[in-house]
Amino acid sequence: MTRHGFFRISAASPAVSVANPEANGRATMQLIDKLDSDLVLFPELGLTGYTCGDLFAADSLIDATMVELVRIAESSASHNQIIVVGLPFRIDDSLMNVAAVLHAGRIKGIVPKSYLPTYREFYEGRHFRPASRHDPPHVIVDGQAIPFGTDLLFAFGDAVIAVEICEDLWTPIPPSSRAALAGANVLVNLSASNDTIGKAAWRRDLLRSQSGRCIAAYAYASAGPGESSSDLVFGGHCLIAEDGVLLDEARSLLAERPTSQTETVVTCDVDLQKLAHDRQVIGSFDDGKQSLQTEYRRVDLSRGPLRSNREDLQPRATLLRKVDAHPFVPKQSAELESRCEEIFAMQTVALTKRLARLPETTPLAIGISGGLDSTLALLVALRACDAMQRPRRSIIGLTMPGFGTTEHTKTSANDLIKLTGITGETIDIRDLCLNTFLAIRHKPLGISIDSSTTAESLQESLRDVPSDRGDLTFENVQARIRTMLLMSRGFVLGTGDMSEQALGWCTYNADHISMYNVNTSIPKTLVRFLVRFAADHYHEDPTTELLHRVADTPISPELLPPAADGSIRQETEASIGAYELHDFFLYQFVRYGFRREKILFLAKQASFSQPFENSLIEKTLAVFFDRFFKNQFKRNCVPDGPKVGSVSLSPRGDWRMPSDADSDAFL
Ligand SMILES: Nc1ncnc2c1ncn2[C@@H]1O[C@H](COP(=O)(O)OP(=O)(O)OC[C@H]2O[C@@H]([n+]3cccc(C(=O)O)c3)[C@H](O)[C@@H]2O)[C@@H](O)[C@H]1O
Ligand SMILES: Nc1ncnc2c1ncn2[C@@H]1O[C@H](COP(=O)(O)OP(=O)(O)OP(=O)(O)O)[C@@H](O)[C@H]1O
Ligand SMILES: NC(=O)CC[C@H](N)C(=O)O
Repeated sequence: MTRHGFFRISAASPAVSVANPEANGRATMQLIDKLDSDLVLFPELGLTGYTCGDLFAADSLIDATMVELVRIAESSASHNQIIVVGLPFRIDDSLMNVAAVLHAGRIKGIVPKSYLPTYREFYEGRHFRPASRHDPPHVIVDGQAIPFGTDLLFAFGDAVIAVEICEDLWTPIPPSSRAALAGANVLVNLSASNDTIGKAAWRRDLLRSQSGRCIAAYAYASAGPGESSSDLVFGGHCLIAEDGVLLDEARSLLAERPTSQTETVVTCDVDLQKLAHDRQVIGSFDDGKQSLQTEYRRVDLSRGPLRSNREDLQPRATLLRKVDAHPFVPKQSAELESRCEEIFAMQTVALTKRLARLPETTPLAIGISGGLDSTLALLVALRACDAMQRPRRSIIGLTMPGFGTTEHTKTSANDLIKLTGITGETIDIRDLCLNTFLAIRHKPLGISIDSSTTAESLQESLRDVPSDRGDLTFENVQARIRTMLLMSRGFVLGTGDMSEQALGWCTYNADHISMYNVNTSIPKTLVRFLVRFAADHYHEDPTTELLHRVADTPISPELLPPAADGSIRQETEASIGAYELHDFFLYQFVRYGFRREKILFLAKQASFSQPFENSLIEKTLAVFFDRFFKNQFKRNCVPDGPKVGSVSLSPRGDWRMPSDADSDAFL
């Protein structure tokens, strides 16, 4: 157990010698010595081999197995790993297929298999008897009373471990389901699952779904190719899943040159704090506890209290799990295209539903800036019009150059209108803004104006304003005039993305408001990705080139005057920090409720598109928390829009937070 709730698990399948406990015990201990995990899991009946057949009835096999069990238990005194091994175990007049949990030099408990496969290639009912409610609560091994039963949970710090054996997972209600309801968050399975065509995929599906259903980590170690090949082949499939996601897997069968001596090990750090968060949030998980009919017994493995948020606990030097730097962006995979198509489809269908409620003649108005967000909204609007067989010309694209607009984005905006065939209209907002400044007696960026000032003369004076001078009124008047013009044109399609909502990087009652916002749950990193994806997959040049140009433009509200050379001076990421970091923080905080220290730790493990100094990461996280808390008042009244990913900030749905909350405790 390390700080931040990481619990390291190894699922291992050593080279096995059929019916030779001494050799198997040795191979098991050699593997344990090489590992530095909190828990090491071995296959079903691993101390004898699964394929011993009628030899399971031989006294010498069972005697030799017990010698090895005690030997491995004793060796566990020299390290702090929890070891789980599989063996045949005699109880009174019968033999059972069991798992023994070993820790700190002791056998801590023994769990029998509940469901014995006795069909097709399996004959377990011939050798073993299944767990029964008549089983004794303790058994004597080497003179010690050891807890015995399927009602055992092993507690180690934040980890609560439950054990099941192979076929148990294949049944309609696996024992691990009940154990999870009783509090187990680390489920382990000792298995001997032979390989047939396609069976590995089935195991993966079972693990993913059981770990997701139980909101738990699930580790699985299956017997390897050293098992008897009289009738079957065993591929040593080892897997670790967590909450519906396969973290890693290995198979001897797929090793470069697989032989009967090939061993497999897979090691991952599972995140127990993440699981605890989801169990707390997903109330229906707890509801299931009422159906529990068994009282579970807890065996405490830790020496004293051990909580993963204790500050003196150190993280391990390297984390054995991938920390995704871009949690919102679909990964390069065979499913990439269908994922992106799905996102566009969700946005589009949502918009068609809303449009279908309006008279067909209602114009759809979008402010086209030549920036990323309005471009994505336009792409969605085009799809919606095409799907509803409405003319593209029913979309009105308004370009509204102001005091900060650059030639670069103006050209992009005009090109977008031309190439997509929508109705374009340009309104220079500078005169309207100037009139507003005069009416409210505002000196834009400190410049004195009067009735003789023109838009051009003000623009000229703005060139000499020092670049560090700010003026929120100057910015917000422009943004609000644009929205006022759009609102007078029909149904206004919102463009603001989820990252801007998280940070409050929008003007209240301006770009913050619309009739419907298709980007409401799309964070900035995903907006950029989708525009690039659309460029490459749905369009041809010159539109492809144009969309890439938009995606490569620095992100900016363009509300402050451009630099002397006409380039964008007000770069959003230079003032509030990289969206790549903010989106990472947004995901870790809203999706998992992680502490500041853990978010920083994770950020340091992630491979961002550029190396960020630790001090910059810390500074940006402080900006994130400060802005996230201060700007809930903006989120509390956002327009309707669809949730498309696992995180949404809709105040009506996913994120109900008071506008007056204090961020101190989070910093
Ligand atoms: N807790 C609270 N509850 C209710 N009202 C609260 C409040 N805190 C402030 N306020 C009020 O709200 C006002 C602040 O909100 P607001 O008027 O929006 O103004 P504000 O958030 O101060 O400024 C807008 C920011 O968004 C940026 N922006 C604007 C437009 C587009 C983009 C873009 O790139 O997408 C970025 C712009 O550069 C500027 O930094 C305060 O003056 C105060 O009156
Ligand atoms: N010059 C402009 N002409 C028309 N609409 C504009 C203009 N500038 C801003 N807007 C509208 O205001 C919205 C908010 O501006 P903002 O800068 O956040 O978005 P963007 O330019 O589309 O993308 P990005 O934030 O990535 O630069 C735009 O999406 C657009 O609808
Ligand atoms: N050992 C077992 O319990 C094997 C049964 C399991 N259903 C399998 O097919 O792999």
